Amino acid sequence: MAAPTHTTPFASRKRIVLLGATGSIGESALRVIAAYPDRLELVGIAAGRNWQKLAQIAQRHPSVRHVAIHDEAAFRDARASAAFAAGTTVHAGLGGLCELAQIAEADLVLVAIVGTTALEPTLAAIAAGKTIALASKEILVLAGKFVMAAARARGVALLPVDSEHNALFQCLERGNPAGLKRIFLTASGGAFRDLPVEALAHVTPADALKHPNWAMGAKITVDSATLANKGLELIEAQWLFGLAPQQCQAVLHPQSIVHCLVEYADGSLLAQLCPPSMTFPIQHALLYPERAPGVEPTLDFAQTLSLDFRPIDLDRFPMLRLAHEVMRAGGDPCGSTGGGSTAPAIYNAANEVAVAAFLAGKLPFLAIAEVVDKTLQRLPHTEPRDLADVLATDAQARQIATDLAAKTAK
Ligand SMILES: NC(=O)C1=CN([C@@H]2O[C@H](COP(=O)(O)OP(=O)(O)OC[C@H]3O[C@@H](n4cnc5c(N)ncnc54)[C@H](OP(=O)(O)O)[C@@H]3O)[C@@H](O)[C@H]2O)C=CC1
Ligand SMILES: CC(=O)[C@@H](O)[C@H](O)COP(=O)(O)O
Ligand SMILES: [Mn+2]
Repeated sequence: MAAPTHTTPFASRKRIVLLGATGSIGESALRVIAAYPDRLELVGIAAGRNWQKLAQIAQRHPSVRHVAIHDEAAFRDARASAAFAAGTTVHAGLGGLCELAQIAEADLVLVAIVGTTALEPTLAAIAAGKTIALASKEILVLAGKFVMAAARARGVALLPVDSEHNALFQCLERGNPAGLKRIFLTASGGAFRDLPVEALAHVTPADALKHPNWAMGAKITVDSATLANKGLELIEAQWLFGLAPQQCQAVLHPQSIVHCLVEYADGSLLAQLCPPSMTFPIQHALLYPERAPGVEPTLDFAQTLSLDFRPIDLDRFPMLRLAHEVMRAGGDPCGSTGGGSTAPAIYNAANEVAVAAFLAGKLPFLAIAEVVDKTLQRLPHTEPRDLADVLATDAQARQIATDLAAKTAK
């Protein structure tokens, strides 16, 4: 079925750069952009290496005048292929991603590259005064202190795209921050939430990639199965909303229809609900502050709808327990009792290495948390003074985790 297009007149068109255009978030974003041709215009796209898919996207969106390809070999192949129309600038490497993030023709940069590669391009976009729509949570886990400071200093809006954080943004928008008690992020529980714990020793990458509710990239789908995704998201929430560690909680919600709960001091809870599709939060962020009909069916209350909530067993999900420890290591970085810690950077880097090894069939599922735990123990947790500090920690953690993963290899 052809996607609906909406032609309600809006004040002006937002010009968008999409980093990670070939991925799962990229695809959902393209559906939203295609539905609002009078409101949203795609002017730049980037990916790691899939230049063929970038070329297809550029053909469908003739407004794309800038393309960036991170991988140098893929860039050369793309140039040799003449796949992009004359007049399209093709940028290469990390520098090329940064150039794209700063093009004068753009108003908003949607950051949807998996991992932390987009840290520098995001900072470049902020420096150029672009509005940021952020899906790449790993960036805030690595360097939240510096990204948030840069956005504040430049007066740039950082709009959350991650479904739970976009939900929080909506629930907190009109709330009184002084009356906020705590927030809950909902977790589906991932592929193994109902599997007997003993069976976790034998699960395969193919098993882990069967997410019960969401169609997403491989790395985040494995993170959902370990609940590292929720751990990363608690840290992401801390930075985005200036919360203390004890204010950031997670609750298991198998349906993935409620995306967050915000508890106020008087015991009232606000929730945000929508079907489990990223088109909803992406559209909210791209059209913000305006609202318009979604591109997918909404919840149907003519049908029975059941919503369940359960506490999370931290013994089953050690990556979530580690995330809470990592958050506590940094005190209250947004308040008065601490300046943050390098522990989240270690957690994130070791997780990326371990998940890649698991996906490559070289590490058992249960060893992901073991590698992260040991890497956290091997490095000091100090207050990062500057970006160079967290980047050095990131590099050290990756090296240690790589060695540990090789020793634990199947
Ligand atoms: N998918 C989802 O529903 C959600 C995702 N997120 C977050 O959004 C981000 C993207 O996730 P998702 O779309 O699932 O991931 P995918 O794996 O589906 O897509 C990853 C994207 O990143 C690009 N990429 C990978 N490596 C590089 C690199 N070195 N340089 C430049 N681009 C690169 C890929 O390009 P190529 O195709 O060439 O490899 C692709 O466009 C993650 O941080 C994730 O945590 C957050 C909430 C929900
Ligand atoms: C869609 C989205 O935002 C993902 O981050 C989602 O949260 C993954 O699902 P679970 O982590 O709840 O399994
Ligand atoms: Mn999420």
